Amino acid sequence: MATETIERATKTINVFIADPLSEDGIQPLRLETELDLNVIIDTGLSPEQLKEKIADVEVLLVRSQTTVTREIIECAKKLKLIGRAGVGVDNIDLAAATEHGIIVVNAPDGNTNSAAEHTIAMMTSLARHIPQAFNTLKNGKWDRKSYVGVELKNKTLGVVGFGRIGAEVAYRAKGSRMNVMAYDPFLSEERATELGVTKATVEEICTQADFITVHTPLLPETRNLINKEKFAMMKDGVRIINCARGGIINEDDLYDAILEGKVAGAALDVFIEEPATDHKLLTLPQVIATPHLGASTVEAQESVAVDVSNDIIKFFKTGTVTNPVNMPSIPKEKLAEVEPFFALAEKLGKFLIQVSEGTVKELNISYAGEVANYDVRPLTANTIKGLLSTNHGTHVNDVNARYLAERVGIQINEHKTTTAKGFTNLVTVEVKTETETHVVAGTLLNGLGARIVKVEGFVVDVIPQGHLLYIKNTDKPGAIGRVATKLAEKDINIATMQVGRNEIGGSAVMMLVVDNEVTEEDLLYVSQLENIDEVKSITL
Ligand SMILES: NC(=O)c1ccc[n+]([C@@H]2O[C@H](COP(=O)([O-])OP(=O)(O)OC[C@H]3O[C@@H](n4cnc5c(N)ncnc54)[C@H](O)[C@@H]3O)[C@@H](O)[C@H]2O)c1
Ligand SMILES: O=C(O)CC[C@@H](O)C(=O)O
Repeated sequence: MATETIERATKTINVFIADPLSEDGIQPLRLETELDLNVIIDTGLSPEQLKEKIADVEVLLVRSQTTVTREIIECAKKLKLIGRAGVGVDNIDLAAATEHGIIVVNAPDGNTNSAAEHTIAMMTSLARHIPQAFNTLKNGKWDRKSYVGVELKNKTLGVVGFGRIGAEVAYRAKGSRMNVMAYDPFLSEERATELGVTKATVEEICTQADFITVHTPLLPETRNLINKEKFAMMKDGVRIINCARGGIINEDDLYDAILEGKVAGAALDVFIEEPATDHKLLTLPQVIATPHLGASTVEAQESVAVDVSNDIIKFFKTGTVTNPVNMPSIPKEKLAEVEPFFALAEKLGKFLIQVSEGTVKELNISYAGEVANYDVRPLTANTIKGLLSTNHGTHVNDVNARYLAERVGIQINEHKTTTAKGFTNLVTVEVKTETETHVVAGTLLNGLGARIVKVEGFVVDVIPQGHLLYIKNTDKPGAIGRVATKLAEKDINIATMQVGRNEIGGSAVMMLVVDNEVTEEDLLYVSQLENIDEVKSITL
């Protein structure tokens, strides 16, 4: 990790900004002095132009206009990070990014307030026909009869999706003296009571609400969440607001529901296809709309660009980020607890892949002692990194490690136990291939660093570094001496040697740290010795 960070910090990092971002917001990038950041702003490109221009960039920064497809990701050979200055990442192919080990970060907090204010503005405009009335007046007509509205006071607002924006909308709606019902799979009764909203199902919201606003992400489960069946349940004259994502409300079904008179009006900031300049919903007088302006305020744009810029800098300086989308988000203090184990975990994985024959089927990691109290997901990722390093080299990283392992059918199991049998911490890793099982365990010794302390049940004490020889033998006099002599004949110097056995005359292991790499020919030479059962060369 340290060398990688230094390498990252010394070479030029091309940051390509493909959508308009606040200039004040990207100041952290401009003012950064430790990293050599080359900021390139080129917006409004076609996918073909973008593919060409990002071939050499390390960072791609977008808002919602640019769709970052698999094809684009595959053209950007040096890409390490995609930054989304905003919340929704539905314009980024996350699976492709993860597969290529590219971290995706977003800025989830910076535009919450603006999006909530926009939703309230849309709801109020809808209730009082403000855009339609303004349009008529602009056209020279003083029409007061056509635009009689409804009050918000005492009406019921149904909020579907009660995350950051949904909750802020509810808070403001209560200020307008509305009754608020909310549905979110993660909304508890306690939080609903605390915020003064009624926890409800989507169906309850549909049957009881006068206004319905959606604030979920666009996911397979939320696509068409509000559809024909849901409209049929609604009160006549219901009003619908969507400032989240096009597609959460089925656009055809909404169109029909408006024509049928079920829905009195709809306020839309987002559409399935954007830009949506020629949309059938826009032909209806009951529909008011804005061109995806929920986050378009000076404050939100500055805030999201600052957040994402800071994460880019953090990533290239420390290898960690604050708002990851496709890797576990772990607070700094929690990460600090497990960081000392990173190298050990990776070495254990690396050790095992070099002693195992056949296709790996299962990886079982046991965290014992104090380490069991920590968030061990990054340790598992590091173990997998080590395990896959022989096949994937540097392509495997924290972002794609688990994905790559699962893709090749490796089943990963983590187990935690507080008892570590004589150690403060013990990480035991077992690998099962089609034909074999191998186990290695390691610990961090206070002030002394990482040690391998068990190999296949034999107790050893080895610094996991450099060139090792792992020898299985039968515990008979002379075995150790013969190995040492043969290695000397091949000019291989033994730095340290550990032997382990379970019983006199039974099977035993030797773990040798040697000064130079051992060739296949040397291995064969040693393996032919009397009482030597297996010899493996390992480089950690
Ligand atoms: N119009 C804009 O410019 C604009 C600006 C910001 C955000 N957004 C969009 O607004 C939406 C909400 O953003 P946020 O910051 O509040 O996100 P969030 O992650 O804080 O909240 C989303 C909530 O939706 C809930 N959810 C997920 N599946 C659900 C389901 N099936 N039914 C009900 N709830 C479900 C989640 O549990 C979560 O609480 C996102 O789609 C985001 O992209 C739009
Ligand atoms: O980039 C924008 O202006 C829209 C952002 C918004 O849709 C979001 O999901 O954060």
